[in-house]
Amino acid sequence: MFVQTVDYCSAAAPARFVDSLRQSGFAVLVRHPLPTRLIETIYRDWLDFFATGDKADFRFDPARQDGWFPAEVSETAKGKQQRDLKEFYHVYPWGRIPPALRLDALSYHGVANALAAELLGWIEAALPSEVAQDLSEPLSGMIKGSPNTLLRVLRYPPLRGDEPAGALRAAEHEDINLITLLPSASGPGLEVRDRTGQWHAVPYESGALVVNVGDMLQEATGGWLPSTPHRVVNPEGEWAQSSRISLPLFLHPRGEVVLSARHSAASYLDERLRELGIRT
Ligand SMILES: O=C(O)CCC(=O)C(=O)O
Ligand SMILES: [Fe+2]
Repeated sequence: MFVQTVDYCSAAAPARFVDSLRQSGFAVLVRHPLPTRLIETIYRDWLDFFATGDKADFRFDPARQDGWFPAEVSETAKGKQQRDLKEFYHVYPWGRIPPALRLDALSYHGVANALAAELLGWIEAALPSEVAQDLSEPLSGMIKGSPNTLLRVLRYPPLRGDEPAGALRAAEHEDINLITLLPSASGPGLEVRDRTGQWHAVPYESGALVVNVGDMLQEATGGWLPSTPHRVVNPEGEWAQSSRISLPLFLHPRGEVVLSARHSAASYLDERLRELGIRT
């Protein structure tokens, strides 16, 4: 298996987790401490919000980037022409959140941040000394108190068959941030590309947690950990009839954190947002 499934509770978990990240940029954690019931509630409530909520009142703010991004303005992945087949909502603790959804979203943001800090500690402990010594500060410290960490609630609508040729739920891309925590979505479709260009489905297991390396961690480790291209493919059969909800938490360093000789977190993010057409 290209992406390993790791039992969070096992003694070997930290080593196996980092091994999988090093090999594929991804790992799947089972028996992790994130509350599955809370995640299920969030999926159900936000599905409802996307279907019937007053989402137009929460249209995204182009400068602050919080709020609802309709499908018509959805991301175009770096180097791609087609828009992704998705709508999404950017939750920041300081940003606008629909009041009925606020408590659960912030509660999840809190527990997932704490787990992310622990996982960054596992990664840091496994770094070879020549990589560790170049870090400007401990990895878990880079995200502490960061206003940039983003909880994204994504809805991929059912497929109607009239989608533009070549359009995917999410086109191939890399995440820009340090690491991403992605609880199992409400349906399959996530795929990861290996170095030979072959695509591998990420094992789909409900209740599991997918973790992946982003460009900022690749940058901070001088490439010791790879940020791996991934995508969400359009399903066939029954899965095509229903929406797919997912809830990635993108762990971002504070803007002033130095990642490498060429980039701070802020300068790296700015470059990417321009490439994505989100910032002009
Ligand atoms: O929905 C998913 O499973 C993955 C989403 C993703 O890769 C992203 O939003 O960066
Ligand atoms: Fe992603």
